[in-house]
This record gives sequence, C-alpha cells and structure tokens, in this order.
Amino acid sequence: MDNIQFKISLYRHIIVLLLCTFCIIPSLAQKATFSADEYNEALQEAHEKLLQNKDGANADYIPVLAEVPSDLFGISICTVDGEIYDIGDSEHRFSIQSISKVFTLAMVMQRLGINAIPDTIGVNATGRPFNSIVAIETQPDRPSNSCVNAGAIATTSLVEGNTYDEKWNNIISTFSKFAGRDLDVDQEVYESEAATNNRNRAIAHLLEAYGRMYYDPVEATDIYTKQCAISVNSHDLAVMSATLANGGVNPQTNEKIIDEKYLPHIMAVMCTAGLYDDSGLWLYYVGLPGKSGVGGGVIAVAPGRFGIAAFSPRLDVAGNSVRGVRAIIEVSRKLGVNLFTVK
Ligand SMILES: NC(=O)CC[C@H](N)C(=O)O
Repeated sequence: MDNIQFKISLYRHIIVLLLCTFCIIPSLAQKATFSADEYNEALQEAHEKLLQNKDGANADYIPVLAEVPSDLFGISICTVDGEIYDIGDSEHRFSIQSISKVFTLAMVMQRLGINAIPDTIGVNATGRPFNSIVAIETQPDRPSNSCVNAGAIATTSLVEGNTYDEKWNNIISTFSKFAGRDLDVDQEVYESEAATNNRNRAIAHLLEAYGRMYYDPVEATDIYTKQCAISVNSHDLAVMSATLANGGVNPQTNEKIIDEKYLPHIMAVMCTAGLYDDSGLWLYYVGLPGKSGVGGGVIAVAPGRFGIAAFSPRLDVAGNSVRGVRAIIEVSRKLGVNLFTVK
C-alpha cells in the first residue's frame, strides 16, 4: 500500500469512527438529554390533556386533606443539570405524605447499608393497600417494604438518633437538603392526622409484637406522621427526585446527600411498592421507579436524566393521584424514558 492509499484508508476509518460515535450509536440508544422545548412541550401536552379530568376524590381519612381545592394541578421536572420546568400550580404547597417514605429509606440505607434493609424491614411487594394489616399478618418479613405504612414506620424507627428530637431533626434537615431549601411541617395536617392515626399506631404496636419495631412505637408513629406532613410543592419534589436521578447529589445545590451505590436499591423498592397495590400497573405503563402520597403528589425518577413530580388532590381507589399518575405516564411516553425500552 503506497502512502496515498494508506492515508485514504486511514481517513475512511476515522470517518466511520466519527459517524458511529456521534450519529449511529446515539440514535440507537434512548436520548440522554432533551431540549428545553422538548420538556416544555411534554409538560404542556400532559397538563392540557388532563386539565378537564375530574376523576377520583380527595383523601378524607385525614380530615383536612378533604378541604384542599380538588382542581389544583401542577407538574414539574428537574433535570440532572439542575434545570427546572414547571407548569400549572407548581408553587402550591401540599403535604408530602407517603412520598416521604423514599427519603427516610434513603437515610436508613445510608446509615445501615444495603443488606440491613431486607433483614430489618423487607423489600418485597405487598400487593395490598398502603395501610394493610393483613400484609403484616401474612408476609414473613412483616413490615415488608418501606413504601407502605408498616415498612415506613419501621424505617422511621431506624433513623439515626437516640431521642424523638434527634430523629426528627435528622429527618427535617436531610429532607431540606434533598429539596435544596428549608422545609417545614404543615401543622394543621400534622395535627389532623395525629388526632386520627389509630390505625398506624396499631400497625406500629403489631410490628413491635413481631420484634420488627426499632424504637418506641408511639413516638415512631408520631415522627412518621410529622414527616408525612412536611409541606412541599411539585417544584420541591422534582428537585428531590432529581437528586435520586443524579446519584444522590442535589443538582441545584451540588450537595452530596446519599452515596450513589444506594440508588439502585432505593429505586428497586420504589418499583415494588411505590404505588401500593397498583405498583404493577404503574410500572407497566411508566417503566420508572415512582412514589405517590395521599396529599396528591406523585414522583418518578428517570435515572441519569431527570426527576418529575405531579400534584393534584383527587385520588383513585389505591390512593394515587389520578391526574398525577396520568400526567407522568404522558410525559414519560412523550420523552421515551421507559427504563425497559430495549434501544
Ligand atoms: N399513602 C399515604 O400517603 C399515606 C400517608 C399517611 N400519612 C398515612 O399514614 O396514612
């Protein structure tokens, strides 16, 4: 091969390599990032499509939740680069409720390690409503999963701290780091639930009887109730879930809150019971780890891409926000971020 031929062949190889790197291989894989227009369009379409949806009803077993205006509807996305996209009532504050369960799980996993969670709480799906007592009676690991009440109260009982105040201060300060601002409690929601939470107290006592409660059951239930009453908006929740999507580093403050190695395990627990007895249905349509709360919030994590949160108070029979779930289905479909997509 003379010098000219060698050079031509070399250039050909370089061109093929460049095409593969920048055109062919990326087009085969899912897109890692989206433009501002793509995010805004996905949010607008979902919001518009669901605005007229009036299905479901506010939670009323916590009396003040029944009084939240049912028509509120907001959606927010926070990318792993810290960009925020909001639509609708994204500034309206509501109680975090069960979405808090993900973040206390993160705290306890950080404290005790990956293997302690199956041993002390459990990671299996319950296939039962979030406040099921039958699940405790029938499942060998009792609390079963941090995403349902029994597992969540057990998880809160394992938060670092020797006293009520130490545990609570740890929770509120870590949640604030996840959100990137100082969060506080909606006192009215807390008092309303604390006055009516006999069922959760019963769950905590039952777990104690099975040796699966790791702190005083009455105090653990009260701390759990307070953590559920932390006041957030969809914007905050998008940042909190983006922190999970970003490997434990808040993409707005750049603060590292949890080690990256724990994220796959937290997300696995979210997949198994994040939407309670409808977790299978959720995963079937969304293909992302998610978590809902009876305050009307829902989050989903698109690992390495973004966190999304939707809020609307009307719930379906499983206790999941009707518009919130559907909005996330729409956005995740439009952007094509289902984790089970082959290419
Ligand atoms: N699913 C939920 O959001 C339930 C949380 C609520 N605080 C309860 O324990 O009943």
